[in-house]
Amino acid sequence: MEAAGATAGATATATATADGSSKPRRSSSRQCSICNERKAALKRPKTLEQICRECFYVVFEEEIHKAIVDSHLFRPGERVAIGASGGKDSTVLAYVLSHLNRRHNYGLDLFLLSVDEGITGYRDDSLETVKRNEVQYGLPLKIVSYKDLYGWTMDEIVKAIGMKNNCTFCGVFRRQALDRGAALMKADKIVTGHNADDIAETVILNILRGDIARLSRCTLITTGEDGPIPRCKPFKYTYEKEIVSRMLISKSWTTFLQNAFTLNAYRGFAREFIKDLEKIRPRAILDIITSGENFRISTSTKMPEQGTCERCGYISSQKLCKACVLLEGLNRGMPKLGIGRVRGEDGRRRQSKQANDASSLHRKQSGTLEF
Ligand SMILES: Nc1ncnc2c1ncn2[C@@H]1O[C@H](COP(=O)(O)OP(=O)(O)OP(=O)(O)O)[C@@H](O)[C@H]1O
Repeated sequence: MEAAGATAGATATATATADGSSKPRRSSSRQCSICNERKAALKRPKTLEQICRECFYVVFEEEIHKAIVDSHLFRPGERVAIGASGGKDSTVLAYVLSHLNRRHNYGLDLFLLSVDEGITGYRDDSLETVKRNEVQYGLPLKIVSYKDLYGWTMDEIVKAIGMKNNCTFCGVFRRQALDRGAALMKADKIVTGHNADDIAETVILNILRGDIARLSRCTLITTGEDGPIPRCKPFKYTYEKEIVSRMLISKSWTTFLQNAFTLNAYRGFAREFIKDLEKIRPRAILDIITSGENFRISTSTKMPEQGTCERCGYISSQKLCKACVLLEGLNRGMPKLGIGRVRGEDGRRRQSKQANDASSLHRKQSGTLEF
């Protein structure tokens, strides 16, 4: 990605759409509503203001800086792992964070951390993007793979379980793999490219699922402060369309990758719902986040207690963490073992017993990296 302002003077305009494609738009003859000097180059998706590209660069980055400062996201000297998937959000995040770190002297020791899930034709391609970012932004890169950590690639998991439930494996293993990679690299924090749209979607999903525990933390800009390594979302207030605009307007990005496998259907519904709301009322995304922040959970509601997995020591509210249960199922040839929600004590006991019983069975060797 180019440095802010590097494309000053160009007049082409692009409107970012929800799926990331760009619609050419006739150049506006309006003046920028911020500087009132240059010609407007785009309509800001968040506010619908017509602004020039230089002012867009500035407001885009300064809003992220404000979110970082207001919520005391980092402390000088911290070592920060940028979860780098090679997709649009984390690529823009790597650029913006390294830029702000220099400009505002955050004093952070930044590096890129990628998880290679082992998805042929998808992650191997996007890892090439991350390797380019390593050189472009001068940030060291660490790659950890599912194969090394768990003994299985996603391609092998999909062969075992099919297309329907593979999202569960991918999400659970990726979350843990990021933590394990960050721990190996002695990171103090992990940052991810989750944006305002992602957070609003998650609020809706947690309401639909009645998942009080997740609802109470999904709007936090930093989570996991009681776990091994806190995770931060500097794009909490940044709209997806603005991230896409930031890429399109710099002309150095024309494509980005979508999930190679299926998008979880329920999340897909929440995404469509939010995009429809945004069309009617651009502020809807921020409003949903604010609503999520303002939910108060009754003090009589029983919340899951955080402990550690008996097998691997990773954080878990059950005896065994979800990753260990899923892995056990895979290794025993019962890949559906940990799929689905476990309701109530009986369900939890049943699932934990199934996974524990398996310890006597022959297990596939899993992983070369230590926890
Ligand atoms: N394989 C990975 N390696 C490292 N970090 C990842 C990986 N996959 C996702 N992440 C982190 O989690 C964030 C959310 O990922 P997700 O796939 O849900 O969304 P996304 O909108 O497609 O993000 P992106 O455009 O950055 O790929 C990413 O922005 C990135 O920071």
